[in-house]
Amino acid sequence: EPRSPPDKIAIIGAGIGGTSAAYILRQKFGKDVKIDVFEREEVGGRLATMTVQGQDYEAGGSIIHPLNLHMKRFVKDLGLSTFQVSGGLVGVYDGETLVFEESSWFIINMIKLIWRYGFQPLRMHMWVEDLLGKFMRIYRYQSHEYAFSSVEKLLHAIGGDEFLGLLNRTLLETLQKAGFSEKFLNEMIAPVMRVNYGQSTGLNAFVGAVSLSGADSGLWAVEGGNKLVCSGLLQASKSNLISGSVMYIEEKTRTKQTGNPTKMYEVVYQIGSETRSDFYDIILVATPLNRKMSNITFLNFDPPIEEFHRKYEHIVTTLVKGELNSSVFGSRTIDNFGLGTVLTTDNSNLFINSLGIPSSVKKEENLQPSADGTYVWKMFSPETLTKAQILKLFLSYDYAVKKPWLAYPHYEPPEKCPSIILHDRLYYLNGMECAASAMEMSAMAAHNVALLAYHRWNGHTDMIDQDGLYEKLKTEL
Ligand SMILES: Cc1cc2nc3c(=O)[nH]c(=O)nc-3n(C[C@H](O)[C@H](O)[C@H](O)COP(=O)(O)OP(=O)(O)OC[C@H]3O[C@@H](n4cnc5c(N)ncnc54)[C@H](O)[C@@H]3O)c2cc1C
Ligand SMILES: CC(C)=CCC/C(C)=C/CC/C(C)=C/CSC[C@H](N)C(=O)O
Repeated sequence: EPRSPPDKIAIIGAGIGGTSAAYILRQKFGKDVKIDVFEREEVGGRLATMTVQGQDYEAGGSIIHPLNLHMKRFVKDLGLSTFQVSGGLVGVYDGETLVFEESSWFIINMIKLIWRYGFQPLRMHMWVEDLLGKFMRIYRYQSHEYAFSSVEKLLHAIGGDEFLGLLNRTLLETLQKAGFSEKFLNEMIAPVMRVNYGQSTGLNAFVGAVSLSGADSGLWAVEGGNKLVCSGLLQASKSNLISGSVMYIEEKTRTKQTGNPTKMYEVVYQIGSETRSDFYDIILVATPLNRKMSNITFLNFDPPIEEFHRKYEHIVTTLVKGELNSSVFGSRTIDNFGLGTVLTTDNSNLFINSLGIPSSVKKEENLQPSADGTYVWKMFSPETLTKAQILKLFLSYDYAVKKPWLAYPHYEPPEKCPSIILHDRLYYLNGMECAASAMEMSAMAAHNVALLAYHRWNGHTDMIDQDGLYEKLKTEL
C-alpha cells in the first residue's frame, strides 16, 4: 500500500537551495501537499542584483558552469534566456606589478603560459576535468532517484575515497604533492581561490577543484538575473511564500483529522512584529545554520540538535562606475590597459581580492563603456572599501554601491560535514557547502534532500545509500 503523501511541508529559505527543493518535492509528492517556503529577506538569497545607473549586475552568485546540469534544466523548464559570460582579458597583480597578463592572441597566450609555467596549466586543466567527469555521476544517480543520507556518503558514491580525500586535504598539499611549482600555485591558483572564495590555497581540495572549474570556458548566466531561477521555481512549484523569519522549531504531538496522535514540527515565525506558528509533517532547512545567519533555535528535541558554528567569510561586493587608475597596476596609461579582470596574489597589503568589468544581466549591454568612456567595475574585498581606497584605484568615480555578504564557508580541512538528517523528518541542505559552495551544489543538495525525504516517508530504504551505484547503473539499459 503506498503511504498517503504528507499534508504540509515547510522549507526555510528561498535561495536556489530552498526553491529547487520546493520544485522537486512538488514533482515527487504531487499536487495535494501544501508547501510553505519561508523567506525573511529577498527570494534568491545569495543570488541578487545591484543597480548602477539603471543597469543591473550580479552582486552574489554570477557564473554558472556549462556542465551544471541542474541549473541548465531549471532555466529550460522555466523558459528563461541565458547568455555567455566573459570577464575579458585577465591579469594577475601581486601588489607591485602584473605578474601575468593574458593576450588576446591565442598563440601568444600559449607561448607566455608555457614560457612561465611549462605544461602546468595543461596538467591542471586535466586534473580539474577528471574530477568534473566523476562529479557528473551524481546526475545519473539522481535521475534514477537514488538519495544519500550524508554528504560523505554522497561524495563517496560519486568519487570514492579520492573525493573524501579531497575534503580532508588542503588544495596546496594536494597540488604540491602532484608536483605543481610554488610559482604556479602563487601566481595562477591562489588568485582564482581569492576571487571565487576569498581564501587562499589552504581551503579543501574539493572546493579548490570547483573553484578552478569556475575558470573554464563556456560560463553562462541568466538574462535578467540568476535570481529569476528562484522566483521561477517557487512559482512553478505552486508553493506558498511566507515572508517571515523562522525563530523556533519544536517537535510536538498533534491529533490530526484522522484521530491519530501524530508527531509534527511546530514552526514559530515572525512577520513584522507579529509572531505566528504552524505545524508541518516535514521540514527542510535551506539556509546555513548558525547564529549570525539564520538564527533558528531547535527546542526540546531528544536527542538535542547540535549547535552549528561554521564560520562564513565576510565578503563585500562593490560596484564603481569610474575611470580606473590603471597606473596602479604598472606604469601603463588606460589606453594601453586592455584587461577586463585583475586577480590578486596573496599579499596582506592588498585591500581587494579582485577587480573586473562585470557583465550586466542584459546580454546586449555587456562589456560596453558608457558614453563618457568609463566602465562599471566590480570588486570583491574582505572589508568595506573606504573612499580613500576607492580613490587609490580610480582617478575619479561618480557612483559606488556595495553589498556585504556572509558569502561562503571558511574552509579548513579536514572538513567535518554536518548531518543531512537532523531529526526524523527534519532535513538540512546547506551542510553540502562544507564540500563546496556554488549554485549547482545547493541545487544538487536540494535534489538529494527532496529524494531522501520522499523515500524515507515511503519507506523506500533500497533507494538510500546504495553502494556500488556506478557499476550497477553502468550496466543498466
Ligand atoms: C559574492 C558571491 C559570489 C558568488 N559567486 C558564485 C558564482 O559565480 N557561481 C556559483 O555557482 N556560486 C556563487 N556563489 C555561491 C552561491 O551564490 C551560493 O552557494 C548559493 O546561492 C547558495 O544558495 P542557498 O539557497 O543554499 O543559500 P542562500 O542563497 O543563502 O539562501 C538562504 C535563504 O534563507 C533565508 N533565511 C535565512 N534564515 C532564515 C530564517 N530564519 N527565516 C526565513 N528565511 C531565512 C535567507 O534570507 C536566504 O534568502 C557566490 C556567493 C557569493 C556571496
Ligand atoms: C559545482 C561545479 C561542478 C561547478 C561550479 C563552478 C563555478 C561556477 C564556480 C564558481 C564559484 C564561485 C563561488 C564563484 C564566486 S566569484 C564569481 C565571479 N568570478 C564573479 O566575479 O562574480
